[in-house]
Amino acid sequence: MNALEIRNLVKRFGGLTATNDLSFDLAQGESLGLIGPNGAGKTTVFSQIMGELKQTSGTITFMGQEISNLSTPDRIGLGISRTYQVPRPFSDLSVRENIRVGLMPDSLRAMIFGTIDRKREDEIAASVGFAAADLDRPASELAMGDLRKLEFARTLATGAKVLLLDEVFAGLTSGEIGMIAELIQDLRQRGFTFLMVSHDLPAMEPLIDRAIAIERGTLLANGSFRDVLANAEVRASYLGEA
Ligand SMILES: Nc1ncnc2c1ncn2[C@@H]1O[C@H](COP(=O)(O)OP(=O)(O)OP(=O)(O)O)[C@@H](O)[C@H]1O
Repeated sequence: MNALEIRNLVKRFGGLTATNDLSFDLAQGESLGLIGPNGAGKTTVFSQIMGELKQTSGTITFMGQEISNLSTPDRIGLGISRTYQVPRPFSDLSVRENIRVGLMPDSLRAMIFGTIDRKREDEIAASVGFAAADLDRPASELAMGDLRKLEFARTLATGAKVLLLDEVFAGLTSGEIGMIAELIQDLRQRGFTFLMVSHDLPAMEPLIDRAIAIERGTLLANGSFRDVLANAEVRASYLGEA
């Protein structure tokens, strides 16, 4: 079964067509790269899959169930979650408390009255590489590499097995990129499914099984990373070659 099936997805902002009759599949356990120039519509695709933006038309199916009209919390509840290009932690909360919010995503009641599972919080923090001493640090004090780890931790805390990663290497040092890449490889081995957007093609290459390229919301190419990058239209639009 496919984890995701996107069919004839269209998103218009007034006169601008940001997603243009886009169709693609993401198999369970697969890692798919989504590339395209600035403004191609990559983030808009993520936002529609998560229900943060409503598609103009078309359908999104997750594990055989159409989710096109579900709320974002309902989609997260089914097992799909995303990270953001610009990390969005609760800055005043500690690393541990941010993970706790991920564990209780859509219920204020659970946040206030629910049982706190410190062991689970510890496990998630450790699984993304936080040391025990980091857990009480406020998110506002974290450097970019740690903020990216926290994005992963919050996403994993939702219990999602299908993760949409938006520019997870942006703003990182080469050491931090290596650390995040290792984390993704570890999660792939554990059976997670990925759809990832990155402008850092060398960092992304070893992490994906296949790639798709879009321009102005339209699918240009779908295949192995090498074939997609060799595609003439992709080279013209993305790599700026005549
Ligand atoms: N809420 C919005 N209202 C109007 N236009 C929007 C909105 N969100 C995105 N757009 C437009 O839709 C197009 C696609 O934007 P999107 O952010 O999805 O591209 P992207 O491929 O993620 O770009 P980047 O690589 O720069 O992050 C752009 O022309 C953008 O200006």
